[in-house]
Amino acid sequence: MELGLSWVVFVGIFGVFVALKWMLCSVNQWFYEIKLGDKRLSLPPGDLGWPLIGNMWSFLRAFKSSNPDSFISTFVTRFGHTGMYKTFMFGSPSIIITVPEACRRVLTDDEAFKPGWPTSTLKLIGRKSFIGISYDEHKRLRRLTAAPVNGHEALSMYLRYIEDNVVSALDKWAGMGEIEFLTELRKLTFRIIMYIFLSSESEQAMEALEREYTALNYGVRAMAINIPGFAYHKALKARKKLVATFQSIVDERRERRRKNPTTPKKDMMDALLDVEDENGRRLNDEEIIDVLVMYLNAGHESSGHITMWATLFLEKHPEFFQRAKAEQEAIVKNRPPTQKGLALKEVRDMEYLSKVIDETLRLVTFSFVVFREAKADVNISGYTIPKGWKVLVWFRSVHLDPEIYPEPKEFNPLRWDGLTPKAGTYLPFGAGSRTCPGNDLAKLEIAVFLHYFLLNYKLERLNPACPLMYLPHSRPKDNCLGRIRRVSSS
Ligand code: HEM
Repeated sequence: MELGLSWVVFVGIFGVFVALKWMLCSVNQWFYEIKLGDKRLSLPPGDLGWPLIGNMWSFLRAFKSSNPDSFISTFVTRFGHTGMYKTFMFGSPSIIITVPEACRRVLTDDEAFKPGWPTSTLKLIGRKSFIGISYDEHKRLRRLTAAPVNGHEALSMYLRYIEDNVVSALDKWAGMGEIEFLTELRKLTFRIIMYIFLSSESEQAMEALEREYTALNYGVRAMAINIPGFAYHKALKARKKLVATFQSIVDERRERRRKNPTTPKKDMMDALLDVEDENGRRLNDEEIIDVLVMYLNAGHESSGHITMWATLFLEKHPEFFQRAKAEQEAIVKNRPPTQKGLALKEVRDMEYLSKVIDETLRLVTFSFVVFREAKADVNISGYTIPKGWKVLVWFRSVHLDPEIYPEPKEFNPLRWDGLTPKAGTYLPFGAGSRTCPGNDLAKLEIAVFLHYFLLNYKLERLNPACPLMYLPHSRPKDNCLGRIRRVSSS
């Protein structure tokens, strides 16, 4: 009798629990979908998750596990291979897009979509950075800043600086014993971007700034919880310090230019101070600082990580390592004896190495997602993306789709033999008006590094089986602890 009663109580409690869960999981749906009227019927399939946090918990759980792709697989398993899923993430109702044609459409249709980064990210990167300003302002500032980092003339100018720094960094690391390879690479790429923007080389100032950027990045994909101890809180503090440092640099530069108006202009900071719009308006300090915060961040984290991954993949596959090394040896052998160092043309002719870099960019997909917002209701493949909803363009799924790239998790530079990717299937640098303006600079940095590394060095990792982390970006948990060993004196 007593047993029967406790069974009824158990079933009752279970029933209440299931009903409560169903109600809670429907709150977001009621709140965000009811107001769409009939349009809600053409939303892509999906699930808006729990109130307030939506699907953030499953996202973070997947990306903090050893299988980040389980996040998207869950949608595919539950709702089919539709390539578009409704969700609720980073505080907004959103549509995740995982197929090439739809990704391309979102990235290239500026009439229908604008940047849609979460407010928490905007607070970290700056409301006057490229992700916060108007369409016209973005166009103007992009025109001003893209050519000086990416054009042929610019790259020829930076090549020697990059090369000198790569050579001396490798030489220094070989004498340092154990190093965190990734941390050192980030310092190297940071030094390069600081030089381009601020002509600054003070070692101490750079190390301090780079540390702040590390904290800033941890906050970008974390939950926006501004409480001491949480990544987002630390990131906000880091931003404050970065802004204060850049403010003093701007003040000092303005002062120097006031005292010596005829000093030749040399770096991006000078260009930003000089630029005027059609009404003669110049950028104010906040605008300059936010552009700096954004560029210096985007301009070193990504190149540092991809350089590390390319090195690791080559070390893991001796046959690819040997082939890449042979190409570099041939370049040195065929060069006129009077030539000192690399020429830009030699870098452009590194056919095999460029496949290694393309494959690394695909397999790692440093920016696994980018954010847009629908400016009006948009129809893609029969599904509605409602006005005001965010669009999460999930590059990682495109690059790891076995239909597009067979055995997608294998590192295989040979897959690029004769392959010209179809539109939307290869997006390491994005597409459309917001394509990465530093793509050629990044590839140049990576190629120059690999040239010298392959010719003269090996990496011996301390924990080759070290587990990976996927947030904010894919990397070994130990930041690739190891030794750089010199293998020849050429
Ligand atoms: C391997 C290295 C790199 C990767 C994988 C990468 C990836 C990307 C991607 C995917 C975007 C598009 C974001 C979007 O569509 O919303 C982007 C934008 C951007 N990248 Fe890169 N990037 C790299 C290197 C660099 C470098 C070296 C710089 C600086 C010179 C840079 C500066 C920027 C800036 C400023 C934007 C924003 C562009 C805009 O909104 O108009 N990136 N990057």
